[in-house]
Amino acid sequence: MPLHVHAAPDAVLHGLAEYFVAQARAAIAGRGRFSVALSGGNSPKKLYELLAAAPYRAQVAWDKVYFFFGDERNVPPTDPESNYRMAREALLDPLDIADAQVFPVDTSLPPAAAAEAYTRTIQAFFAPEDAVFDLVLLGLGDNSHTASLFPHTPVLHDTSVGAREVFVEEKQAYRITLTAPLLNQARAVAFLVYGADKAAAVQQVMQGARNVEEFPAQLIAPAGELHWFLDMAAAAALPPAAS
Ligand SMILES: O=C(O)[C@H](O)[C@@H](O)[C@H](O)[C@H](O)COP(=O)(O)O
Repeated sequence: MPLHVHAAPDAVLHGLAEYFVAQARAAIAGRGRFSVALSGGNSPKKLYELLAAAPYRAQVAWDKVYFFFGDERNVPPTDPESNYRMAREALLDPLDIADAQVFPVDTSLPPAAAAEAYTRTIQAFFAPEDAVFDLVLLGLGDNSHTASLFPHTPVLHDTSVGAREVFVEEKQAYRITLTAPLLNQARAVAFLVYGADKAAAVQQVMQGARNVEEFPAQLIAPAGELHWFLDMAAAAALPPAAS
């Protein structure tokens, strides 16, 4: 499990931007397209802005990149909480990505219907092959959730390959999330985690006793590569050898 640990948040972002570009170029050269599931929250915003700017902007055939969402809040696409809105503002609009290349969750539907529709959208895109994302970007909450796989929620045990609705007690709100089996079909998964407030979660997920109820990100074990892009603050609880 390659572990990329950098000294400062901006070095982490450039490391992941370079990895994203390399993955995209290889997928497009090999299969004619690159499918990526974007993570939400705050951490990836600067990564998206970086990818949409020089030098990375010119290094990818963006018209062959297809954007999905690892999870989405149950809000309209114009809502400040929307992961789609954040990605559109930081990445998709600056790169002038065509709507046909972007697959948002239809949050105009009730959560369960939105999840079912998203599963169908994903299956249709990859058909007749299995749904295998070239890259899944993930963040990590300080409670060890990733995507919207939150501690002590039924979706942690969902063996289906698709999207599911989940009611998040601590947020008192529904979210739609890709299931762990779907995320784990990916050719590559990259976590982007920085900040001291995540150090305990990083250590628990990477080295703690297995307990997916408490530390859902432990569910992430992709068929392909798994990379952690951490700054020193987020890696602080790891033994020196691991970083
Ligand atoms: O929709 C979301 O919020 C994300 O998918 C979520 O899993 C996020 O990655 C973590 O909560 C970390 O969020 P921050 O990067 O904001 O700390």
